[in-house]
Amino acid sequence: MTTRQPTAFESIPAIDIAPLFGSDVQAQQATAEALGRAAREVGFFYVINHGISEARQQALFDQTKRLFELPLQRKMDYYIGKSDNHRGYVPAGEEAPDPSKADAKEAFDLSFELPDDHPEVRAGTPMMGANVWPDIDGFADDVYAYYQDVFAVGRALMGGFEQALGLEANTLLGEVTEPPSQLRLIHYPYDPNAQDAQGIGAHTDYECFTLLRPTAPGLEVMNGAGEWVDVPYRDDALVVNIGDMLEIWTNGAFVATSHRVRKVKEERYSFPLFFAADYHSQVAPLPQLLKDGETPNYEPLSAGDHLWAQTIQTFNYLKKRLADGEIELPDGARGAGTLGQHARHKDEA
Ligand SMILES: O=C(O)CCC(=O)C(=O)O
Ligand SMILES: [Fe+2]
Repeated sequence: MTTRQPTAFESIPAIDIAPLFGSDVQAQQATAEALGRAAREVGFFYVINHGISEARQQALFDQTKRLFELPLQRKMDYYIGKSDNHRGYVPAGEEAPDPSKADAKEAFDLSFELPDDHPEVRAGTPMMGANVWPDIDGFADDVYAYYQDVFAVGRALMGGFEQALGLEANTLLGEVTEPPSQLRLIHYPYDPNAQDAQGIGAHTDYECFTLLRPTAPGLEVMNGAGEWVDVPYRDDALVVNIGDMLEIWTNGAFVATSHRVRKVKEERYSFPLFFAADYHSQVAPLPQLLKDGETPNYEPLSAGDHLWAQTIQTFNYLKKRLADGEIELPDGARGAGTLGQHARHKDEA
């Protein structure tokens, strides 16, 4: 296991990504370099001028609020445990990465939409297929429009990372065409009695990177000195953090930084898009990024199998399906939370 860690940063950089969508080649290169620096040194940054309209974001917030305001019984009509491709409503307590500490949150999970006759769906590839949509006026349209916008920002960032790493065009973009990239609508309720419940425990994200739009403060990240650093709320930015897959591809040059959500003093929603690699992508340190004499620090990983294995091990309904023999862990699956910087910091978190 590598010893790669971020620096002892004390704040999170902000990067204007407008040049990624423009034609000024020099400005684009400078932006890519800023992205690369932030990914190496901090693993977390804000992106501003990302181009997703306020109206689009507001529609996402409004629809999400309408969903979570429904009585639990109605929300359970869309229970994720009824789906065969991991879509739908996640009640509080369903997800337990660390069974000793329950997260105080509920969520609604959707992902890249594929038609029923798509070869991956027909082949029964885990997590592929159609979304589950609640019966709320305009919900599917508004939420999926945000999905498409934030997915496009993810593709632009991936292009910036390629450039920052000096990779040939499409080396990484060619691996993110129809990925199982989940968008989660998360609701952290304010409960004055839940004194000890954390928002979400310390972890790294499994994918290439995450694009997060929160609605309130609460996010904290761990720096290389093992200190928790606050990520102040900004309404004009997406918070981006590097995940396990980019850490592996770059042999640890980019850092999947450990993060958590502290106990919330106000009601909070957040919207992470987990920008994953395609299901069948093999994620391994890229030979062209290894310097003379440098050896790979990571075993290759099948992107989809890794995600699926981690998901099976954290959702109660999937743990039950596994115990009942209805599903199997993919070959070579790792234990939950055994990869990346968080595994190295576990004792401190
Ligand atoms: O809600 C947040 O701010 C972060 C959520 C998060 O880290 C996650 O779901 O992986
Ligand atoms: Fe996360």
